[in-house]
Amino acid sequence: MSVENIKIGLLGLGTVGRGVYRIITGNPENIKRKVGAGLEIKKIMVRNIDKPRDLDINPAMLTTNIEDIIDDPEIKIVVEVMGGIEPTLDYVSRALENGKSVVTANKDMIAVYGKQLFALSDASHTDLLFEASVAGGIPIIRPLKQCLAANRVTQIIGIINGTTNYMLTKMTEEGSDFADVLREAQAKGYAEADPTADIEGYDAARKLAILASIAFNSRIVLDDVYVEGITKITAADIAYAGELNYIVKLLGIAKETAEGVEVRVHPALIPRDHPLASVNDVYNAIFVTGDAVGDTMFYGRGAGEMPTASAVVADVMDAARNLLHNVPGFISCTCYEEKPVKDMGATEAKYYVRLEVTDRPGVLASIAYAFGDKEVSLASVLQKHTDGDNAEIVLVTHKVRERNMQEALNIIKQLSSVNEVANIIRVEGD
Ligand SMILES: NC(=O)C1=CN([C@@H]2O[C@H](COP(=O)(O)OP(=O)(O)OC[C@H]3O[C@@H](n4cnc5c(N)ncnc54)[C@H](OP(=O)(O)O)[C@@H]3O)[C@@H](O)[C@H]2O)C=CC1
Ligand SMILES: N[C@@H](CC=O)C(=O)O
Repeated sequence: MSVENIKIGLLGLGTVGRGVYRIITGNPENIKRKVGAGLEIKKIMVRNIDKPRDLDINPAMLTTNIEDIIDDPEIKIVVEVMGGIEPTLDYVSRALENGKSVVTANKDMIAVYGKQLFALSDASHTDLLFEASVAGGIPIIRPLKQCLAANRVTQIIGIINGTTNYMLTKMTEEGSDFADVLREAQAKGYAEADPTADIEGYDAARKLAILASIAFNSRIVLDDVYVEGITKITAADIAYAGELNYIVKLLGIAKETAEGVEVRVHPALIPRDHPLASVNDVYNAIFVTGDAVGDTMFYGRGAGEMPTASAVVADVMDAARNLLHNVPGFISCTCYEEKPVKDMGATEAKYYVRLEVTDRPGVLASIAYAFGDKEVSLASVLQKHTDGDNAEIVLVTHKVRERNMQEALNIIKQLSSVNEVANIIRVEGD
């Protein structure tokens, strides 16, 4: 390819799109020297052309017509930062079919349709790069695919959603209200267009599916991931966790085991001195364990305009370099094996359990008996009188199979003295 500016079509000019525009237009010389050619954004697709935008931009660049981008032979790289599945999947598929390299931050699309998109990029010898889809500005996809390629990865444990980590940090440190801190995370541009994906754990589950697919060389999709979000975490749980010397975090955990790939996203109590306990606000951190390298940790801002755009633009620069050297498509799909997904019932963890009970003699004994009957042994018990005849019991178990835990809880729920199983949270990292 000749060394003139490489033209880009941008799909989306929201939080991330704005950052991409700012970096590409704000740092052209640095980019040109690193790539070997300049980058030029030729067209930008938006939903609403008349929307006021805090950017110095030529209005003629904006379009609502996808054909202006995917049918323009001058545009060599399409950057997709509009999000969602439809019409995005259609646009990205058509861009790849038309021989354009694609850079995307869209975990929703990659976690479900990655396989078919990789087939298209393989067929058209184009790049499909998605570094920003996991953990915002943190380099993790490329390190997994390239720098750690010599390893057999055994496990990944991380905080991979910026919104919920921001919320849990504020709830823990400042006693903030759930709805208030969610609004703050939205205002800062951290949350998804529909923040349900963040607070219910689906955003983290999509990212975990992407990471696990690369780490274990086997396609893991969103539906394979066990998901619990943070909506049931209360101020009481955070306070009890503190009393027990733990912090509450939303974790993504992926392990390769003899019974298959274990993939789960859920809140967890982690010890206060665990390295993930001090990962606060919008920061994310991911531990990757490889058989040769041992433990590695990746840390940085997991969401937001400029951190995410940093990852997107680095991908654009890679795609541009590959075009210049006529090698697009050389980092293709790494899912060359088919591994089973481990049944959630067979996973093991310690558990924190909060029970609302009637305060009378023998209650604790009946609960302990039900746990013991299902081979769940208890590590610690806190009992608080609440009001009138009621009390709250907080238990932490030793490590137990999920299946046994659920069976024990089903029995406990039936006990006449147990008014409610108020919460169950796994305990990790002890
Ligand atoms: N925000 C973040 O911190 C991160 C986001 N991501 C991912 O990046 C992507 C973009 O996120 P974000 O920038 O926050 O999203 P925003 O909602 O802020 O921006 C979306 C942009 O896409 C445009 N758009 C949406 N739908 C259409 C459509 N049907 N046709 C044309 N244009 C459309 C919107 O146009 P208009 O401006 O006219 O409304 C807007 O410019 C998502 O996939 C997200 O998951 C990944 C990592 C971090
Ligand atoms: N909503 C996401 C954005 C980045 O992926 C998050 O909060 O992590």
